[in-house]
Amino acid sequence: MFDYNTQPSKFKFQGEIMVPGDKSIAHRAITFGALASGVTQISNFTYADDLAVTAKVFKQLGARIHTEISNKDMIIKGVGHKLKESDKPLNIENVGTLESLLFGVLASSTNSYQVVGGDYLSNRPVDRQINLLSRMGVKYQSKTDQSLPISITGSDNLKGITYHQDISSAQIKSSLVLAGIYAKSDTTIIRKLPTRNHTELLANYFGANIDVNPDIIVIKHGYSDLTGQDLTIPGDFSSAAAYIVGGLLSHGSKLILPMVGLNSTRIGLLNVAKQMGANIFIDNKSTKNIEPFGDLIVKSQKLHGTTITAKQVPFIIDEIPLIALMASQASGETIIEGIHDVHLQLSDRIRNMRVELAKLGIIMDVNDDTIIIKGNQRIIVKDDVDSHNDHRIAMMLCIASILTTSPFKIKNIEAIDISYPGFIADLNKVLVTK
Ligand SMILES: O=C(O)C1=C[C@@H](OP(=O)(O)O)[C@@H](O)[C@H](O)C1
Ligand SMILES: C=C(OP(=O)(O)O)C(=O)O
Repeated sequence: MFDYNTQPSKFKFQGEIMVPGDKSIAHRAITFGALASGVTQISNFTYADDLAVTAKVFKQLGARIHTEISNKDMIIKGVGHKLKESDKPLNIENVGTLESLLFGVLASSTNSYQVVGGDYLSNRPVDRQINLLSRMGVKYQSKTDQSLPISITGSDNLKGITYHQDISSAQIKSSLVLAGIYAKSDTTIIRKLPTRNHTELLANYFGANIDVNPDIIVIKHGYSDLTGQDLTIPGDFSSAAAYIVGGLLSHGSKLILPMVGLNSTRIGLLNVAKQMGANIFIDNKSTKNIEPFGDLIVKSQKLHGTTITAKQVPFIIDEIPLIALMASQASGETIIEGIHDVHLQLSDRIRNMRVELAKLGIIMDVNDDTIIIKGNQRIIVKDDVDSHNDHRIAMMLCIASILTTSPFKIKNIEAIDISYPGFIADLNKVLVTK
């Protein structure tokens, strides 16, 4: 709906910027806070659009949620696993993470709920989650063949299952963890590849018993008395990634990003940058509650192409557009292997990133399992670009804009608010004209 006109100058980065709290952890913090008994106090919570939807849905399910936007605090009085009935549908809009978390939560309630969503999620099949949860005892009804809107009736007699992961998805894993906590027997996940582990970490922090091993996760039954906790959310590595890539690519940059989340299942882009020859310093490393964080110091550096293997992909899943931009400006070729599962989950993102970068003269080969990006590509603006309502693509395009003197329009820029309201204002605080 809104167009953003980029600047006709090249920039470098200088200074310090505090990125907002992590969206992925915050979704889960609201979920566990709402389910638990007692009070959960969350610090460094960013009231981004997707998180507002999650908070609204859990309020509808009976949680009392108070947000101090100026202090970035959220206080939740949970329902102690007694979800409120609702005649009105639960509207998850286009919040993919919420879909999986909510399916997991509703699985153990005997109430019936209707879940509706926005255009994007209404066209994305939910069969992966519901086939698994059906095996545990949940009933579903959908007119549109396993997509939203869908009616869900859970059970207070869920049976634990064994799931051999066919797809590496943190969201599907999270559905099973949330259902498994309330099942009458253990639930076992035999892993394909490890994915982000915030759900397991937070579940245990709130009182569940999830046994996590490299190849197998066991959600033990009988540990369902979750209690409210205090927690501080670290800075969102996926938001920091935009500054990291911008700082590496724009000559003369030096940037400090304090208190960024450094969970090893999220920071794949740091390893990719290292493989490409970059040296990013980490200072003041610490852990508060359960998640590690630290300060990142990024300086512009010469980069070369690399091969990113399938095993690395889950740890860079939301950073692929930024990595594609970074690879296009490095010397030599970069190959991202094993993106098959990303295609299944985020096919639009891969397609849209390729289409929009082509409008800036950056081309890449994308097939079912691989992306190949040639290096040393000059940015040549051929047309205005569009975020396709994808915050990650919108932010990547903003970073591309600072590397060229040719201005262009980014259509639907407001998508950025999904995870990082105020990104452009923050960006301008640390940009210096070259
Ligand atoms: O669990 C999460 O918070 C997320 C998991 C990933 O999705 P998949 O589970 O579909 O890989 C990621 O792309 C998404 O941005 C957030
Ligand atoms: C894809 C994302 O999130 P979700 O799946 O919650 O829409 C994202 O944050 O990049």
